[in-house]
Amino acid sequence: MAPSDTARRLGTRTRFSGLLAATAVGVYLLLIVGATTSLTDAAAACSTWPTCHTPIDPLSQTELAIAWGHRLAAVVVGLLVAASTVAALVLGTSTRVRFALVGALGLYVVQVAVGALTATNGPAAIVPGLHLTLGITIFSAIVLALAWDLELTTGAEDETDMLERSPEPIEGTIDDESGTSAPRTLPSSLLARTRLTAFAYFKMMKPRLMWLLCLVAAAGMALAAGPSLDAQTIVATLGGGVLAIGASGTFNHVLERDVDQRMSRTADRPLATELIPVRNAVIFGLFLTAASMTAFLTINALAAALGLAAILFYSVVYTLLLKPNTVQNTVLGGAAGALPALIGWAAVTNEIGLPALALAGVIFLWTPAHFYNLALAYQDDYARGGFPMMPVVRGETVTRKHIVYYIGATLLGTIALAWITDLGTLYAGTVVVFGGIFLWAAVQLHFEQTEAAAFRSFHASNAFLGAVLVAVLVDALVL
Ligand code: HEM
Ligand SMILES: CC(C)=CCC/C(C)=C/CC/C(C)=C/COP(=O)(O)OP(=O)(O)O
Repeated sequence: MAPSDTARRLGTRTRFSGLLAATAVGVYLLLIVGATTSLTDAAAACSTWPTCHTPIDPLSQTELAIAWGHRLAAVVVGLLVAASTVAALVLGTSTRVRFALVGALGLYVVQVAVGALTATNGPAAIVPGLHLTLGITIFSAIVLALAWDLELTTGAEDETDMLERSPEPIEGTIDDESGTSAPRTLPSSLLARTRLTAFAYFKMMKPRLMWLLCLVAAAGMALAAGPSLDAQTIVATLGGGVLAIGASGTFNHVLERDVDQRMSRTADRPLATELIPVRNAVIFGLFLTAASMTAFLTINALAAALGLAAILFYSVVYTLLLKPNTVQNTVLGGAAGALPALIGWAAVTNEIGLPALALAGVIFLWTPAHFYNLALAYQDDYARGGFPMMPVVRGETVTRKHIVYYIGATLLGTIALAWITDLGTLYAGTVVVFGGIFLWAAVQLHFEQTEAAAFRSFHASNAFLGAVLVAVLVDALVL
């Protein structure tokens, strides 16, 4: 094929992926608005179809606008689903992509009929949950079609060296001969040495993870308490959480000190360079554990037990058992990051509730879509460390495809969360905008297979979760 033909073909395929991604986001918009309280109230304000008549109660003007918005959006998204299906048939995509899209279009027609029946005869006229189930099936089919088409268009049989990797950024700590890190030489002044050591202890606590994990716990608390959330619970829970994360990070540094020496990203860690003796690090980790338990116990024993479970899960189950032994290490390891949602809820209610489990589910499903970007960018490093990360074991093409799968699953998780809570318009708007950016970054990563694209997708993942959690906080505490 001539170069200009290849470029034209790639341009067409990029546009098709863009169309599929836009269609997926459109269906997601309909689903999330349908699952939030916004549409639940709006549906009651409008009992005619296909147009909506003015309600009797003037107070329900907003609901009327939402109901109209839902119907107009359904028309536009229906056109997108139809356009994607026709494009798939014309472009000659794979059989499974065509099958998924034709199925989605067929179900969309059924969905419109179910919507009309609900509007005219009331929700009792259909099987409970049918409208939502059909919507979820349509969304899943479109995300699968997107992932499969991207795999076909941008994937490679030969998986070696597709990322443009930077030369080893070892920052002067790796011994060139052995490939392992050399002990660090300390500055001669006492003040400089003390500052360096204090900063090293601080870094062992993995402070960069804390803001997002604290937001998870805060969202758990806000969902449980609503506007009546008190300052003492917030301070004790977040304080205990920060100390627990610090303890987990410290134990992780202790247990991975040998392997950290072999990886350029981690070779300058304080235990890898022997700046901090192992014994001192263990004592520091135990101190942080005790301090965090003390903080949690000022609230209740369940919060403390969950905090201890999180420390043990991350340090022992994830770091020692899962990370070196299975390609599903970071999928299962996501449970550690999900536990703060339960801790936050338990701090307020002294039990584990369904909304907290749904929030934890969102974090659990988000984690692979967050981490696989880094696994792609650092895959040489992980291979050197001997870790069976997804790109190392199954290749880059499969890893990129799984990022799209997990974004789809995360978005479904946000719908479940909306379904079982009172979250409303702000939450719906935020998940759609940031979910769209997240999905778009992952599509870009397929076409532009560079470290820069992997980091963009990684940052989009953090921005997505951060924004969604802030929206949950504001929605639950203020609106
Ligand atoms: C198995 C699960 C996870 C793995 C393997 C993982 C891995 C990583 C790694 C290796 C980094 C460092 C990136 C770098 O060196 O440039 C990182 C950064 C980060 N992770 Fe994760 N992560 C996981 C789960 C989580 C969870 C559950 C959260 C929070 C809910 C989280 C939040 C963050 C944040 C906020 C950063 C820092 C971003 C920045 O500095 O810009 N991670 N993650
Ligand atoms: C409340 C509480 C105690 C929560 C703990 C949860 C926690 C610390 C989650 C972090 C998630 C995680 C697995 C990060 C990467 O570890 P990694 O070991 O793969 O990263 P590394 O290679 O940089 O060491």
